[in-house]
Amino acid sequence: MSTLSYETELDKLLKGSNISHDLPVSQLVERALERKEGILTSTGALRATTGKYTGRSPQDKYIVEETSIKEKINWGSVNQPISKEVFENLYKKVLAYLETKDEVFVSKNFAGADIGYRLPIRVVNEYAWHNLFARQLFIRPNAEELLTHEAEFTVISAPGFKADPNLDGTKSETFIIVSFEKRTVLIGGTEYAGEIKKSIFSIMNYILPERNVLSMHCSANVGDEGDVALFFGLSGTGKTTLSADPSRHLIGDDEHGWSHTGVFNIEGGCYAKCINLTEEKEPEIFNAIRFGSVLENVMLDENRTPDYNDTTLTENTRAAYPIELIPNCVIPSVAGHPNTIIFLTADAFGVLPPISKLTKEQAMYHFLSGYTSKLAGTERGVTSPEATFSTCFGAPFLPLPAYRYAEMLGEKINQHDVQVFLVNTGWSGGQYGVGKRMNLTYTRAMVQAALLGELHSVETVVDSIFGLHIPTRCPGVPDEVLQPKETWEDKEAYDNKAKELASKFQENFMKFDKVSDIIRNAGPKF
Ligand SMILES: Nc1ncnc2c1ncn2[C@@H]1O[C@H](COP(=O)(O)OP(=O)(O)O)[C@@H](O)[C@H]1O
Ligand SMILES: C=C(OP(=O)(O)O)C(=O)O
Ligand SMILES: [Mn+2]
Repeated sequence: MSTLSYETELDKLLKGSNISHDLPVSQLVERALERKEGILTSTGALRATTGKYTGRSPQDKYIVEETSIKEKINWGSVNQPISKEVFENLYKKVLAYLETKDEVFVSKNFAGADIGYRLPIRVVNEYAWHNLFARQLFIRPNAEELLTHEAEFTVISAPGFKADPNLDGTKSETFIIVSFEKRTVLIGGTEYAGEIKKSIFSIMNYILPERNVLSMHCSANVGDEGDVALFFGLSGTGKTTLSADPSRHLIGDDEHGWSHTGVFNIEGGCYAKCINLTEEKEPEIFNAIRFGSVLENVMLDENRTPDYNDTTLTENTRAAYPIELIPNCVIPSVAGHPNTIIFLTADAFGVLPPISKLTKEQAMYHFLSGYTSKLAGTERGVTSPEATFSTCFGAPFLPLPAYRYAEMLGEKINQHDVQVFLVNTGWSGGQYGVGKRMNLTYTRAMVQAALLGELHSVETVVDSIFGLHIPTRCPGVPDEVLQPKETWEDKEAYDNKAKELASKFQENFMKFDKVSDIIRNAGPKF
């Protein structure tokens, strides 16, 4: 198929009488309700369910093996190659499928709050609620911007279209395929809305480094003095929760770029985990769940009030809302250079300290390692925490080799003299099943102390295995909570677990054969 006929096919679809272009939020909600895609909750938010796909499907994600990108991509289990033929065949089928639908929803958005780096995108959805999700998660153009908007990337999501692995060359009925040459993401089989936002993130992780901008899987906020903080972490480690802080201004909860002028949000909305959400513990997020927001797989009671404790459909329940619904957010979501970076890890071994200070070499070591536990639900098949090393705290979304991002981060940390902390939001007092998840109030107190510079010259003890500098005091946190071994009843069991985790770090780090000894030596030793 030639490029020309190929683009004509999409144009033809978009000119069809069944296409609803850029419906406002209220109309998307109305259409979703009329079409019985979801129901209105007592909060005003729309609730949708997603069938059996309640998390991402990393095994079904592919990049088309195209000449212009082939040499650059870090191919492997994250970036799985797929042929042009497979893509073009599915592309045709998906367009033909959408042509048969009574209504298809298309909206124009941007990714990238910094105008210098923003990517105009278009999202084509089979479902109104997905189009609402895209509208709320990406950056919304104003009326003037809408007039000149020329999409440079298109996401086409048709969950009702299922691939036939025998005929179509996929592994299952589900596929998320990125074609950089056709500037298209094709999604079929899955209704989990997170695929839509994370596929654009993967694309930005390819585009931004080429323009000398570091792309990062992190949240960001800024204090009244202009002091910017980044919170890196894999899913469920606390990026969204900890960045929503009433004493600071939210820049974004998940995806950012860092250019020569500072950081910017890639998105225009947030996607919070809402399992066990309470107004008391997370008031900003709780109150953002209102008209225009989308609740995904959250159970409701007979009054249609969300029951955030109910895991019937999944642990990975979600709320999507525009960033404007968080008080004190920064619009446009752009700020200066960070002076504090926090690496979040949810350690299910319960051995890492709740907060520790990292040297620059330790920061590089831990960024490359990206240790955490995959929490239940965000990826299909994960039902209890699993130790994982996800390089740059975002391996599932990185098309380029990890070094590309790590080198840029290292340079920026040096250039801006950034203090890096490692914060364990995972288990304390024993491993998963024995100990407890770290108390959120304590984590917030530790983060606050770090951001206020209160841990700058505090006395520290050096952990004998991990070499981490652990503060002996932190306002608002009992001293013994700061020292993980103190929280374990059985000290020998602690030492054994710590060694077990340390050897996992060492084993994982062997793959970084190009890393200097000074960084390698910043890892655990025993
Ligand atoms: N100590 C803690 N720190 C941060 N989050 C915690 C903590 N304890 C429990 N949680 C819960 O863990 C989840 C963190 O999710 P979230 O902030 O959405 O993660 P991310 O944005 O990194 O995917 C929330 O449901 C939050 O309530
Ligand atoms: C949406 C996701 O990420 P996070 O939990 O980091 O928000 C995801 O991984 O599907
Ligand atoms: Mn998040």
